[in-house]
Amino acid sequence: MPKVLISDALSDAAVQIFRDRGIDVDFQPQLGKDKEALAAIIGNYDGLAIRSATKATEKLIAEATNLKVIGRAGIGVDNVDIPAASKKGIIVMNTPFGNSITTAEHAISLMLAVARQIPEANASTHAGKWEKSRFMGVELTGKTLGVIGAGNIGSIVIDRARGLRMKVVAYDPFLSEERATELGVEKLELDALLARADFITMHVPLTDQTRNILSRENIAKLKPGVRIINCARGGLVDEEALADAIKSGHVAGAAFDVFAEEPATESPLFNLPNVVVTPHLGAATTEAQENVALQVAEQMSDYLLTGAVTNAINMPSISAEEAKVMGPWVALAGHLGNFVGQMTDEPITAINVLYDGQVSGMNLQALNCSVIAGIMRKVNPDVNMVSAPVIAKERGIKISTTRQDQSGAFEGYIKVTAVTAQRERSVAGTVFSDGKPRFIQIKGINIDAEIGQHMVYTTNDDVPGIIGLLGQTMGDNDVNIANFTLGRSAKNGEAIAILYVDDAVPEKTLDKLRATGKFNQVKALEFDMA
Ligand SMILES: NC(=O)c1ccc[n+]([C@@H]2O[C@H](COP(=O)([O-])OP(=O)(O)OC[C@H]3O[C@@H](n4cnc5c(N)ncnc54)[C@H](O)[C@@H]3O)[C@@H](O)[C@H]2O)c1
Ligand SMILES: O=C(O)[C@H](O)COP(=O)(O)O
Repeated sequence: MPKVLISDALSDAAVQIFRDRGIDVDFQPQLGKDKEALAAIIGNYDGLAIRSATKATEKLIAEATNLKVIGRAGIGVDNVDIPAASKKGIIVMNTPFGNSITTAEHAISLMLAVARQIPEANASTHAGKWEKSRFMGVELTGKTLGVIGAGNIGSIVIDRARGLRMKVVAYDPFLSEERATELGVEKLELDALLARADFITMHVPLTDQTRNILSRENIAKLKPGVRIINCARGGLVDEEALADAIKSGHVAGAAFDVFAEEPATESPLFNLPNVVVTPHLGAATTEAQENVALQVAEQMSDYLLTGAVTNAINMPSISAEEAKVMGPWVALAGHLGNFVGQMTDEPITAINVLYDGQVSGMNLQALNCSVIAGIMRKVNPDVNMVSAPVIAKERGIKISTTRQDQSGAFEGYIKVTAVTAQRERSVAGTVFSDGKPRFIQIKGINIDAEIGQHMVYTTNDDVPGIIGLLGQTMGDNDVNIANFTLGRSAKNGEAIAILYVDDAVPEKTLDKLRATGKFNQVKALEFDMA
């Protein structure tokens, strides 16, 4: 039974879902803040469910010897070392929509709060002062809101702001003109937005491109009297420079939910007039927490129990339905990759995969991952569909995919070609209606070979006596043959044989075949049939 650890404050809904799905779940929300204690037990778990307090660093991931999936109940995954997880074959998934409305509403609340100085007026009124003339606000109607990042949350903010009769402009290099028109926003370059906006709200992830996007230099370009809202991530805005701009009166106010350092116990923005701050509450509503907890628990359970992949950051999605239909083809893709991987001793520079017939309509990205994992298994036995593409990329291996629908004798097949500086090596296979994978062509020679855990592959010149020699040698050395397949390019041309045997064949037995001088190549092959 798979084991999942919840190391952050997730709604009880998640615990219930895991239990209902038959997963052993430990709810230890205090561990998100205790990295040593977490590292000490992470090795026991197949899944880790988190929010933003748990830091899934390279160090923690190194201890996670059984971990298969990290599920982020929320959107931002900047607390997870994705390259380290991918390299280790761990899927990282998030819940990209579960808290977007709630977060957009928080951004709008902060905008209203900073426009009307509500927190300060509230504190003053509670203190028994009646400072009616102290708190003079600004109206939102007719003002220009600049939205930086018009994705899921940004789009909801745009919709709500238009409802408040604001003019909305957006900066997002990935926003198409069509989408901008649909949203009712004017698309601007960053500098133009900085110069025009009366309010600016941030809705981008923290990346190398967005870090410090409101730098000291960009803050100097802001329209005087602007108010800044950051409900996305700390690190997007230079807090020190913004504090200076507020003190100088250039910026009229700011409302921040997120900080460069969290938990934030100090910040240059703290205790400044007209700065509203909340402790990363963007996603903190019962509705959003229930949504993300349910979603992450369902997604993680699906993956651990059925192999279905949803909302993964480092792997193409595979629905539960697809996982069922594609299962045998994913296995075949892995065997084909494994075959060329085992046959190739020199560095592979490119992998070409041809999908023909029925299989060409499937999720080829996922099948490619399986081919690459099969090939890489020779280099790294722990590789899987998540880590293999990362390793292939590091090695500069180019992957190309061809899709066609010309399959004749078979309903569909996959052909994998590994290219090296010296040669190209290819193998094709199909899945029969019984769900069993078969090799159907090696080096362009047609065959029909059932695939098993232990196999022997030989090539020779097409002359009489080879079958007897193979059978005799295996028999004399106590090797039981389950299946024996032959093929040849032409009469007296090149011939190949594939033996599917009950146990791994010792090298000394293969040496006896080599010693006959009748074979050009003799190789034992191993396939993972799990
Ligand atoms: N405060 C909170 O509690 C809270 C809650 C949820 C999400 N968030 C944060 O909000 C962020 C946005 O969430 P989302 O669901 O809208 O994400 P999203 O991926 O749907 O949208 C992000 C948008 O940013 C744009 N973008 C990327 N790079 C950019 C760049 N260099 N310049 C301008 N735009 C760029 C993208 O094109 C995309 O449209 C998340 O990454 C997360 O960090 C915070
Ligand atoms: O990225 C997110 O989803 C938000 O930052 C929410 O974070 P939290 O789950 O820690 O509240």
